[in-house]
Amino acid sequence: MPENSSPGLRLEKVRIGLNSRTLLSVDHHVGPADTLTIMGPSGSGKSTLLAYIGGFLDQDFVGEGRVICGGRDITILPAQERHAGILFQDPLLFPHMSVGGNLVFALPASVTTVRERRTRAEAALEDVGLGGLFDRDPETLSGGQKARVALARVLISEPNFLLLDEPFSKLDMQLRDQIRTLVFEQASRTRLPVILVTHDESDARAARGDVIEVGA
Ligand SMILES: Nc1ncnc2c1ncn2[C@@H]1O[C@H](COP(=O)(O)OP(=O)(O)OP(=O)(O)O)[C@@H](O)[C@H]1O
Repeated sequence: MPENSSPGLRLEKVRIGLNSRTLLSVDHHVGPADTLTIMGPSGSGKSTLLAYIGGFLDQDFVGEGRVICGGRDITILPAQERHAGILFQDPLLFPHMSVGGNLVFALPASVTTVRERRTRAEAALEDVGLGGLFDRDPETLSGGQKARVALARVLISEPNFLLLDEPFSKLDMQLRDQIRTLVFEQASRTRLPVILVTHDESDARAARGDVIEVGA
C-alpha cells in the first residue's frame, strides 16, 4: 500500500510559523488507535498545531505541510469537513441543554429519528460510565462526570481523529488517571488516531505512543 493511502493521520512536513519565526515542525504518522504526544514549553505552538490539523488556524499564523487522514489530503478542507474530535482543558458543555441534549446535538445528521438519536446518546453515556444521566443538568455534575460527558459527546460525533489539548490538566491525580485511561480505552476501541498536547510526563506515559518534544 502506498504510504499516503494508509489509515491513520499523517502530518507531512507540517510547519507552524508566527511572523517570520518557525514555532514548530512535525513530520509524523499516527496510526489508528495510536497516540502522538506533543510536549514542550508554554508558547511553543502546541495548541496552534492542533488548530492547523483541525482546520481552525488563526490567520495570524502560517501553517504549511499536509494533513492526510485515511489517505485523503484534508489540508484544504474547512474544519467542519475534517471531523476532528476535540477535547480541551474545559469540558465546555452547553449549560442550557441536558446531558443527553449535549450528546444528541453532536450526533451526525445521518441519524434521523428522535428514538434512534436518544438510543445512541444513552449508549454513549453507558460507554463512559454515565448510564442513566441523560436528563441531568450538566451544571449539577462533578468535574469528572463533566469530563466523561465531553468525551462521550466527542465520540458520538463519529470523528476521524482526536485532538486533545491538555484535557486532563484540571483534574486531580486520581481522577486524571481514571479519565485518561477511559479516553485511551475509547480511542483504542474506536481505532482513532490521537494527538495529545500535554505538559505532564504521566499523560505521555499513559498514552503509550510516540512523544515529540517541541520548542526545546
Ligand atoms: N491569535 C494570536 N495572534 C498572535 N499570536 C498568538 C495568537 N495566539 C497565540 N499566539 C502566540 O503564539 C504562540 C503559540 O501559542 P500556543 O497557544 O500554540 O502555544 P502552546 O505551546 O500551546 O502554549 P501553552 O502550553 O501555554 O498552551 C505563543 O507565543 C502565543 O503567545
